[in-house]
Amino acid sequence: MTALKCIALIAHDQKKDDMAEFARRHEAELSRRRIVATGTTGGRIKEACPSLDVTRLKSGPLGGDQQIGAMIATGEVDMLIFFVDPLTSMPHDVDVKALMRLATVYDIPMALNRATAEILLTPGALGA
Ligand SMILES: O=C(CO)COP(=O)(O)O
Repeated sequence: MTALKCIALIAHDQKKDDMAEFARRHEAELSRRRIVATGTTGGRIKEACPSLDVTRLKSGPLGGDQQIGAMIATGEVDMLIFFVDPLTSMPHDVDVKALMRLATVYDIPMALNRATAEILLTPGALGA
């Protein structure tokens, strides 16, 4: 597999603390990639890891998931780590589904929970 260039990070509200902690622990690995994130998630990651260069897109309910989906379709994002909250209904559920669909269509590694994300970021798991 070719080296990853860009990782998209997203977390629903109930999972944002988890994402901030995840980013902190993997800061060294993440700093070697381009990081894009939905708006609020990106802000939390930046707070947790001030040295990380994070491109913040729109907030999820305002189109951020769709922006990341478009970047997957154009080959600009090659891994998706999305800590989803399965216990809360979302007004933008259709956008979330569309994003997951595109990640599947383009066959990029996609983690929807922390356990899978840990595996994807295991050093050497997906190329240098
Ligand atoms: O809602 C989201 C993903 O569906 C995340 O958006 P925020 O990071 O802006 O909260």
